[in-house]
Amino acid sequence: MLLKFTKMHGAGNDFVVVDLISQRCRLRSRDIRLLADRHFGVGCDQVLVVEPPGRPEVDFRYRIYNADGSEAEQCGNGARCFARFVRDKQLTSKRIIRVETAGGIIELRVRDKQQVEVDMGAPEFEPERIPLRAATRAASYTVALDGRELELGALSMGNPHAILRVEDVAQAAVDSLGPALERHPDFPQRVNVGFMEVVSEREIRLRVFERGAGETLACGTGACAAVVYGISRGWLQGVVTVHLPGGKLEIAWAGAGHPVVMTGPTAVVFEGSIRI
Ligand SMILES: N[C@@H](CCC[C@H](N)C(=O)O)C(=O)O
Repeated sequence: MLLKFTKMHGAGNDFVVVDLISQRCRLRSRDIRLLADRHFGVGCDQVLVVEPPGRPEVDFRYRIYNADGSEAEQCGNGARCFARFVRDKQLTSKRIIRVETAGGIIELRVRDKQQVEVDMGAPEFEPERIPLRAATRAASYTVALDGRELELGALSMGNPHAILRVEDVAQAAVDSLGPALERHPDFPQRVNVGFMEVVSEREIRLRVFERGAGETLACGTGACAAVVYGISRGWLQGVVTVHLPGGKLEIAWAGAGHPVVMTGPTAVVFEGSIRI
């Protein structure tokens, strides 16, 4: 069939967005990999799928697939693009949109055409909720890798994140440590790996090696996880500006039990159709 899609991005984290309310289609893992393929398909970090709600308290079901075909529980930059897409396509006229993801319910608040605020829900720290193989919850963990001991933070934003603090993010060993930690046996569901340079109490630089997609130009849940880790360690406070290779996000977190609120841009790149 000929599948209609919209290519979008949020701070350079790019998406193929597909409306499966107006189009009837079942996307297989190989279809996702084709859509995401930058040579043989459209090309993106994640494929986002709009589905009808599965329960009355939400407006849509929001499904997220990484470029390697795996399904993810949450995607922050994607959530903002999702909000813009469902309004542009007149699937809703609401400015506050509640969606169900595999990582829980999140609320998308459309400020204007470009900026969307997302209530990402509260982070989770218990090792079994991340999931991380650790006996007890700790402020940071030590992971053994190739004879080295790495200190990192670990938490769930609906999806799993590990965060390493580095002196200079431009020099961070993202290409080697990213894939090695993504598939480290201590993280049984694999993990997204963030490299955070603290600039000041209200500003960080961040690069993220994403599970199932490799290094991306921005990761929304990665930005939330890094700020939560930085606030928990006393390095950051209040509303934090996160500089990523593709743009910047504002992240606010009031502490344990409170939701993380992310604000950032959305952009439509082009529309098209592809035979799958
Ligand atoms: N780009 C995302 C996260 C996408 C999912 C992630 N790779 C995972 O597998 O958990 C974001 O903006 O949060």
